[in-house]
Amino acid sequence: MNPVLPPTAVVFDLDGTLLDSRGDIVAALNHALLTTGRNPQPAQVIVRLVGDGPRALCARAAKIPEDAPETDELIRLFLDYYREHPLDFTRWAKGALETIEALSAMENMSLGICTNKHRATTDVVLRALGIEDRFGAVVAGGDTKERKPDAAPLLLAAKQLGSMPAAVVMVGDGIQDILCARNAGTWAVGVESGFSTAEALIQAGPDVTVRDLSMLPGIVQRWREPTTRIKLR
Ligand SMILES: O=C(O)COP(=O)(O)O
Repeated sequence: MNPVLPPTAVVFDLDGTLLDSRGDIVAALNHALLTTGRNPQPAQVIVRLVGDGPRALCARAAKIPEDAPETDELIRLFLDYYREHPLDFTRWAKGALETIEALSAMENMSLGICTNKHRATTDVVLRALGIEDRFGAVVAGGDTKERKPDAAPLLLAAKQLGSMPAAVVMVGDGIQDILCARNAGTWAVGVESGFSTAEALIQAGPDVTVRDLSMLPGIVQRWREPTTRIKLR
C-alpha cells in the first residue's frame, strides 16, 4: 500500500458525486436514441451505464461496439443536446455546496475535479453553475489519453494543484473513482448516495465510504491530524 500524507487537496468526481446530473444525462441520451430510431431507456437503466464517458454510455445504451460508426453519431447527438440543456434537471448533490465552502476555508487546501464527463459538457455545466473558478484543476474526459480508473487524469489534476498524489483525497461515487485513486496512490473516499451501489464501492477498496458529502470535511480534517492519520490507514 502506498504511504499517505496529510491531505492538501481534494479532487471530486462530478456526475453522481458533486452533482445529481442523472436527469440531464437521461434526457440527452434518450434524445440521441430516439433521433436514431432506437427505443428510449428507463432512467434506472441509464444511470448504471454512466461513469466511463459518453462513448461507453452511448455504445452500452444502443448495445453496439464503442468503435462502431453509429456510436459517433449517437455521441454527437448526445453532446449537442446536453450542451443546450446542461441544467434542466441537474441539482447539487446533498451537502456538496457546504462541503466546497468548508474545504475552501481550510488552510493549505486546494480543490479539483477529475471527471470522465466530456470536456465540452463539463465546461458548460460548471459555467452554468457559476463555479468554474472554485477549482484549481478541472481534468475532464479526453484531457488525457486514458480515463479513470487509469491513474493518468488524477495524476494530472494533482500536478495542476501542486500536490503530491499521496496528499490528495479523491472523492467519488463510482468504482472508477476508487480504483483510479488506488492506481494513483491517493486517499479514496466513496460516496454512497451517487449512481453506484454501496456494495460495489466498498468492493473497490476505498479508505472510507460516506453516505453523502456532508461527512467529508470532518474526515479530511481528521486525516490532517498526525495522531489519527496513522491509525486510520
Ligand atoms: O459522465 C460520465 O460518464 C462520468 O462522469 P464522472 O467521471 O464525473 O462520474
